[in-house]
Amino acid sequence: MGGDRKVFTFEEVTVHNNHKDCWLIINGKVMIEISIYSKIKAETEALLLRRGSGEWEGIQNQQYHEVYDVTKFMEDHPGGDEVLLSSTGQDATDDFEDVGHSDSAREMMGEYCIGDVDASTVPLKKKYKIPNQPHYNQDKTSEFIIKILQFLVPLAILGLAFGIRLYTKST
Ligand code: HEM
Repeated sequence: MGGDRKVFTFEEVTVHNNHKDCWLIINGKVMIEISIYSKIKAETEALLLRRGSGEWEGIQNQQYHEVYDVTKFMEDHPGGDEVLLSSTGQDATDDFEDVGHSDSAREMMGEYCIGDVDASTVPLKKKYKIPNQPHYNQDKTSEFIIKILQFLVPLAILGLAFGIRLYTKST
């Protein structure tokens, strides 16, 4: 096992995003208990951790993003093919975990695993940002008064000028 595993860039994986060709990126950590390959990784990790080696982070980041070619599984996926498609183009780990897949589903994953993603090519997760919204002014009355004044002040000046003119003319 592992001989035909490839390392893909994030870009290479995300182009496989249609019904005829669908690849997913799911964090390999979920398979720790069931795949021998992952067990070896877990052991290596533990060893490095015990040694206090700084490489642990690197190993975790570089290897725990696995690529699954689920094209052949799409029709049979109990959750349907559309959810699989909607999870392409990103790290689908959260989508996969949110569903609460069973152990047997996790075991099935091994069949479709074709390699790993080079973690350095995976874009960082975007934090949710509240979209720019027009400032909501709760006090609408002051806005209204300002609008009225903008209209009334020039009118009052005009009226005053007109009144003065009439007054000076008559005297
Ligand atoms: C290699 C990847 C995947 C495999 C092997 C797989 C396998 C399965 C299996 C066997 C089930 C039946 C329920 C269970 O045993 O847990 C299932 C259900 C489901 N899966 Fe997946 N799945 C994969 C990826 C995904 C992804 C990325 C999503 C995205 C959200 C997803 C969404 C769902 C949904 C919504 C259900 C239905 C849950 C329900 O109605 O109870 N799956 N999947």
